[in-house]
Amino acid sequence: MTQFSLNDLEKIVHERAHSGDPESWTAKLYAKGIGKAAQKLGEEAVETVIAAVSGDTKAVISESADLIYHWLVVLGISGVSLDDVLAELERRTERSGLAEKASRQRTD
Ligand SMILES: N=c1c2ncn([C@@H]3O[C@H](COP(=O)(O)OP(=O)(O)OP(=O)(O)O)[C@@H](O)[C@H]3O)c2ncn1[C@@H]1O[C@H](COP(=O)(O)O)[C@@H](O)[C@H]1O
Repeated sequence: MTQFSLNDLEKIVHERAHSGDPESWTAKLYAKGIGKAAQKLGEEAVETVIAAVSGDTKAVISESADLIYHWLVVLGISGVSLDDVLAELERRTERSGLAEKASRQRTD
């Protein structure tokens, strides 16, 4: 099993974002801002969905990696840490998914 964690990738993203390296995709995305980063996240999500419904296992892995990397970029630009999201997920372990859904305020 790999020792690499999302915490490791979050650190890399943070370092590369502020590296000023013209060769860094991360630095480029941060400079373009949340609009471009969010667009890339959406594209990778769609590509992951397409890979999954096609039953293309290798593509699911590759597109999921792209998705998670771009998700961490969007989190970083938004000033949200991975730990913030994990804390929310941990809070949700206290009840079932359906109970969680029922507890949400409907806005429509
Ligand atoms: N995990 C990733 C990662 N996954 C995907 N990508 C990049 O995401 C980009 C977008 O993918 P696309 O297929 O959409 O590329 P594209 O068609 O050129 O995109 P557009 O210009 O059309 O928007 C590509 O350039 C990929 O290389 C990543 N770039 C970086 N990382 C991680 O971040 C680290 C630092 O990277 P740099 O910031 O580039 O040094 C790397 O060592 C990796 O650990």
